[in-house]
Amino acid sequence: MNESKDLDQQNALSLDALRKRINAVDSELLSLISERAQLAQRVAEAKLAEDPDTVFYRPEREAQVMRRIMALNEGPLSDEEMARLFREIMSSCLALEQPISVAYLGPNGTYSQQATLKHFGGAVEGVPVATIPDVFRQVEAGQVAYGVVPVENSTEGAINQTFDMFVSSNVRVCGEIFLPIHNNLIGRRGALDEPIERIYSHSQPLAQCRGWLAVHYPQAELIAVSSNAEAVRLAEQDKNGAAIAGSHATHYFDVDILVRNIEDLASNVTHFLVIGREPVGPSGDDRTLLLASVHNQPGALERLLEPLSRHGIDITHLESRPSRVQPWHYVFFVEVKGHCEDGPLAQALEEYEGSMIDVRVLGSWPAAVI
Ligand SMILES: C=C(O[C@@H]1C=C(C(=O)O)C=C[C@H]1O)C(=O)O
Repeated sequence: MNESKDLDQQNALSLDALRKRINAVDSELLSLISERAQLAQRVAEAKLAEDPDTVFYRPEREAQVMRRIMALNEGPLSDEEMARLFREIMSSCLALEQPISVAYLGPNGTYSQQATLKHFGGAVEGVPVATIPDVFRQVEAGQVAYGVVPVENSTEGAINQTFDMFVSSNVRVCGEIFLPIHNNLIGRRGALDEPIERIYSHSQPLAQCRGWLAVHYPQAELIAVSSNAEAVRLAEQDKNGAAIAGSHATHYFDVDILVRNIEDLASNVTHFLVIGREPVGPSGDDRTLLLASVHNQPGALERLLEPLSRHGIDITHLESRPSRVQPWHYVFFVEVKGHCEDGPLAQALEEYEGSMIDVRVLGSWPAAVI
């Protein structure tokens, strides 16, 4: 009895001592983070002195900072966790230089909002808009500095609306985000006590959960709405309704998660692109998106791809879309490894000049770090 009391006391003492050490470390961290923020402010002054129209946000530098931290990290926190912490520190430092405004498909609670926060950190000034074309328009008009748009889901494939917007837009791709997607059945507390007659979601999550829905709710009416957050809003008001959305959406409505992780494929990931107006410099590990308009002739696709393979360029994604100019005329989106200023890719791009293949660089950006 007494022995265990002694042990308790020792533990209590060591707990106290450990907390004192944590306080001391926190004080050090505080002054180091403040010093870092001051240095970032000096960088801002230096950038302004060089160019009054300077862009403060430098995605290539941020990617390098995170990659360096991951390489130096010795644990116990994982490399990804450490990079996430530095992501947040940089987000706050950048907000000191200039708050950064980013449009995404709203309302609050969408996967696009989650992707925006993952990429830009919590200090971002998020601007939710109604549609994907609105994200492009806000960026083009300079109403926001950047936009975040989904391009591909690992289960359902390309987001055609995004690809089609690139054809007529002059925005530049300047970043990418991979967001693991876990869909949940969401509704009012106790919604499962009543029959579920309607299930609301964006068409993408409805498709990603097609198999689960067929087994569990074969009779329910599936209603596609403009976003999964809008679906949650509707489910909140419908006694016999539920929504499919990410858990993040529950923060904004009076709802519960009824069933977790109902996606048909466990590794369900959505790829988003960051769009802006400025080109981004090389970071050492980059991706480039090309838009090619190819005449409907035998071997045309081969003539597009051959220079890339000859220069050893890795193709990470190939997508074709109707050109919308004439029937059976296509445009191709080719995502490749490398920066358009990198030797081999720059050489391949030069070869298209004056050829029958019209290739436009939609942007080069640092490969996603986390
Ligand atoms: C400080 C800079 O500006 C911004 C802030 C960064 C940071 O906090 O490390 C990195 C890149 C920029 O987005 C810089 O360019 O070095």
